Amino acid sequence: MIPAIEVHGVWRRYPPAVEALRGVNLTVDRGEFVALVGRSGSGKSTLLNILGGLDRPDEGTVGIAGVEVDYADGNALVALRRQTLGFVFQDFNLLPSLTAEENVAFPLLFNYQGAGERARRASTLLEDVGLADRADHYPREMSGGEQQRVAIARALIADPPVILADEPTGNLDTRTSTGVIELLRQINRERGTTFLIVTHDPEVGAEADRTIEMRDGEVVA
Ligand SMILES: Nc1ncnc2c1ncn2[C@@H]1O[C@H](COP(=O)(O)OP(=O)(O)OP(=O)(O)O)[C@@H](O)[C@H]1O
Repeated sequence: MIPAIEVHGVWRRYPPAVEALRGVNLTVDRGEFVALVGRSGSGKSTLLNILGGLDRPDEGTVGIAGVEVDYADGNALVALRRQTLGFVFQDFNLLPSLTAEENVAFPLLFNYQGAGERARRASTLLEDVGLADRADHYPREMSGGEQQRVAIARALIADPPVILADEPTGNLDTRTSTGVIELLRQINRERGTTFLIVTHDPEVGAEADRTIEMRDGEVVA
């Protein structure tokens, strides 16, 4: 089976002296729910940015869903971010002037669906994340947990095989975190979506199929 994520010999240097990634190798199989842990400065965000096509490695190769990422090809990177990957962030990154439903539908603006089709899909996803009754609310009118659910629905709208999450429970209280983790796990089980989640939250680690630890720019376990 082609892995969801395949990283070979990836180096990322910040001259003159920082080696943020030092020959990282990593394979995540399709359908896995993986926690990426490690101390501050160990290279987690750098790796996530490279996987997401936001930063490029100095050396090495990255494959997402069987396609080698071509960091020199801007169109390929845009397609990767729109179709192959979903993103969930610590601070939700919702657009404040758009309603929940408009936020969820937003990524489809750049595809070819009509407005009706976009709204229909967004509405279905809001139902899936338990927010059918919040479709017309603005981010400022929602709790942190609700905003994160909206962001999760947005990450799903193009039905990507892989979701990258950066501290998705970092701004939530414990009870709300538990609900968000359960939602991510449910999506993983029901849709087979692969998750790679950078986290300091032991509850995410406990729920994961596997925990990958980084230390000083290397994967150690
Ligand atoms: N733009 C940059 N310029 C120079 N050094 C950088 C830059 N970005 C990151 N680094 C360095 O690269 C190393 C890895 O940083 P990175 O942000 O990937 O770590 P992290 O594990 O995500 O940390 P945290 O848990 O605090 O987010 C650190 O030593 C950091 O100081």
